[in-house]
Amino acid sequence: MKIAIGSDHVAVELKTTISTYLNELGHEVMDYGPQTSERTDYPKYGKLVAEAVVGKQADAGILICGTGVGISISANKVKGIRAVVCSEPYSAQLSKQHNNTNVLAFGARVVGSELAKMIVKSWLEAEFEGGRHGDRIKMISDIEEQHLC
Ligand SMILES: O=C(CO)[C@H](O)[C@H](O)[C@H](O)COP(=O)(O)O
Repeated sequence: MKIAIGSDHVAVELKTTISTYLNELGHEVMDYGPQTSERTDYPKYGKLVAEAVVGKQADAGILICGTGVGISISANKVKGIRAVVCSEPYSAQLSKQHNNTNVLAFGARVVGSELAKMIVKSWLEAEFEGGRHGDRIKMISDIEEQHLC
């Protein structure tokens, strides 16, 4: 898969670790930055990765900040993004199976590198189950359409 990855300055080291891990799993990684730990703003990178996913430059996105919360909120503001924040593999798996998430977020201040790898692996290996879950995804899209400013 082609995976777009981004972070803020707090999570640059973990982004590098996860990028290496993704390559080891055989995925192509597009790093949208930042490349240094100089203070920056997570909304920029949440937007870049989200746009890469909806624009089909990437098949999926991974976003990391201190908690995963701000950067995932930012990504979810892009139409068509279903970003999840999680700190353990089960929610990551179910978010794909039931919610067809296309962006995975987590926090560098919350999970260590080995747990982060488990979360990533669970998410990437899971498949969307469709059916009634697809009906609910459509309901979410309808809400999005109704509230576009
Ligand atoms: O977790 C985050 C957003 O949800 C950010 O990584 C933190 O807010 C982080 O603390 C922001 O960086 P700063 O050095 O505190 O400005």
